Amino acid sequence: MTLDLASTEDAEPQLAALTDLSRRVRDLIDAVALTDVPEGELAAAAAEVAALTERLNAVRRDSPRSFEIGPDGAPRNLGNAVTGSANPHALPLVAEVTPERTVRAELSFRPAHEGPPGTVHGGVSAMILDHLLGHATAVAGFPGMTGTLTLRYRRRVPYGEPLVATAEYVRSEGRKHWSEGRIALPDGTVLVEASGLFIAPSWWSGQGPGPESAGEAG
Ligand SMILES: CCCCCCCCCCCCCCCC(=O)SCCNC(=O)CCNC(=O)[C@H](O)C(C)(C)COP(=O)(O)OP(=O)(O)OC[C@H]1O[C@@H](n2cnc3c(N)ncnc32)[C@H](O)[C@@H]1OP(=O)(O)O
Repeated sequence: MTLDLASTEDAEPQLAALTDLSRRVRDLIDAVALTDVPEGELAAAAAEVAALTERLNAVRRDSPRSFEIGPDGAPRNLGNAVTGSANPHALPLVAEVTPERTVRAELSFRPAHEGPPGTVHGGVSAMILDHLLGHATAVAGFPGMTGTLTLRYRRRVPYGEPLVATAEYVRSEGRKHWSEGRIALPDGTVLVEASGLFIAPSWWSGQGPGPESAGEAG
């Protein structure tokens, strides 16, 4: 069975409950990553999780919640892998747009993001920067799809510590738009820096074959 929620205030209590569930599942993910309880406890927990999965699957949507306008009139993407409060995979990242039209987010990675020991996986940092650079490009007036993302990992990124990520639009050439960004310690020490090229796809303006021909992106 498929559930298709309209973007109405009627849906808000369910979304609030879903956001709370997602938050608790994030805690569960970290608990699984760090637990050292005996085998019997793990097996019992696995059975409980399997039962919960079956319970939630009783009513399924075709896809996670996508862009919509919330009751406050602001756009939101509750199912997004980076910002979605209703997606347990998301941090979720909360980004603010500064008066200078740059984008800024305070964040803290979790143990489940570990790559090398005690260090956040480089791909996780890349995901955050991809999103933030895309956001900066969009607020400059040039929404697009990531064409190229280049990263320089300067220092290891810790988890469980406060960090600051920022991004700003840099320049454009036709449909191609560039932004830059970084993840830093609160004192400004840069850990990872990124440059991204975002392209307004030809199929947005009716040119080109469209995403169906090569698999839906986004
Ligand atoms: C008011 C606002 C509020 C906002 C509030 C909400 C904020 C919300 C924030 C969301 C932020 C999301 C940030 C994450 C964004 C993703 O994660 S997007 C997902 C990852 N990216 C993808 O899946 C993209 C997949 N690729 C594609 O769809 C297509 O290849 C592309 C990239 C759209 C390009 O297709 P196309 O338009 O057909 O491009 P095409 O006409 O062939 O080429 C155009 C030009 O680009 C160049 N080009 C094409 N592809 C590439 C490439 N990959 N690399 C370099 N150059 C390329 C070509 O050489 C050509 O250059 P010129 O000859 O013009 O100099």
